[in-house]
Amino acid sequence: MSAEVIYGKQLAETIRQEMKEEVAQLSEQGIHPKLVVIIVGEDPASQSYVKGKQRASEKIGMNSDLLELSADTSEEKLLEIIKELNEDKSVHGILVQLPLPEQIDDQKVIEAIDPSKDVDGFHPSNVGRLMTGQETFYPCTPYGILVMLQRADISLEGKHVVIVGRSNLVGKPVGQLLLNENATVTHCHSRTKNLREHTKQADILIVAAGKAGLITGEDISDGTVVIDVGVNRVDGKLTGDVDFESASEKASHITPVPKGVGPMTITMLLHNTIKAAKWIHQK
Ligand SMILES: NC(=O)C1=CN([C@@H]2O[C@H](COP(=O)(O)OP(=O)(O)OC[C@H]3O[C@@H](n4cnc5c(N)ncnc54)[C@H](OP(=O)(O)O)[C@@H]3O)[C@@H](O)[C@H]2O)C=CC1
Ligand SMILES: Nc1nc(=O)c2c([nH]1)NC[C@@H]1CN(c3ccc(C(=O)N[C@@H](CCC(=O)O)C(=O)O)cc3)C=[N+]21
Repeated sequence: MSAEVIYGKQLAETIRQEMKEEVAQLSEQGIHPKLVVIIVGEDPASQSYVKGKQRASEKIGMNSDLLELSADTSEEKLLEIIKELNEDKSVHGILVQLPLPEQIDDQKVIEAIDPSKDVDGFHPSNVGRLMTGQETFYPCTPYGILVMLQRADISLEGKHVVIVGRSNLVGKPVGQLLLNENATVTHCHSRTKNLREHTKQADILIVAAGKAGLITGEDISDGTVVIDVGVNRVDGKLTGDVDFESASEKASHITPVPKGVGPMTITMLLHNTIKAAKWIHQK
């Protein structure tokens, strides 16, 4: 069997086209959604995603600012900048690229962002809202995965979703989001014993470990839907956590890297920023 490839990139283009129209309509009402992305330091991979976010915002006609701060920026300075952005009525979404340099406490920074501008959905109050099934900003990568599955007509109800990963950024929130969609969810992580025994049980396998080639065809059963979240640079080339070739022989559907989950993450970030702009103007 050869898997159907789900191209997030294509779907992202379609959704961004829809959003472009929405941004134009909001503009007529005097609402101009604006995202501010903050990056601290010069990690080349981070720089590349951040540029992708900038390009995507501009293409749909959304305002977007990039604040590039030096690697030695103090926590105090960053918190001060966030406070100003919280108070700035022209700013609807704030994203601080993670991880931050070691002198800065990631969690403190996340908690400093006004929850109504927290387009990443990482603030504890938004995490709590997700857990209790209330309206909130869904974290962009989990939300992108949900939309990909929905648009590929893959139902979630009663399905066994196995997730490799339990980070606050991806693993935990994707589990929660799909649990809310009535999936049965299992999380695996670095202490899981006999990983393969778990991954073979999956109807839908989501891999977010950050380990190139961790999952191969041998780890999955025939007909599994495989979502590869990993973004690893190996010999200068971008690759996922799943060995695409061997896995596609078993999977019913599979996402590639690049052109899979990554472009959907950026799309949901734009979606959340538009949502934030609409909320603020409703108040
Ligand atoms: N495409 C996209 O839009 C995005 C892609 N990413 C990519 O997704 C990947 C994961 O990101 P993130 O969640 O932030 O990473 P983290 O490093 O924070 O988390 C990795 C998770 O994988 C688990 N893990 C690591 N190694 C193994 C192993 N050998 N077996 C089983 N579990 C393992 C860890 O377990 P433990 O908790 O025990 O340490 C942890 O829960 C990265 O490659 C990242 O670049 C991230 C965000 C967005
Ligand atoms: N506060 C915060 N929010 C994040 O959402 C966040 C973060 N910090 N830190 C880092 C991770 C990683 N991440 C990616 C987003 C898009 C691609 C993406 O679009 N990738 C393209 C390729 C891009 C390239 O060529 O470099 C693709 O997969 O096709 C990848 C990775 C968001 N993250």
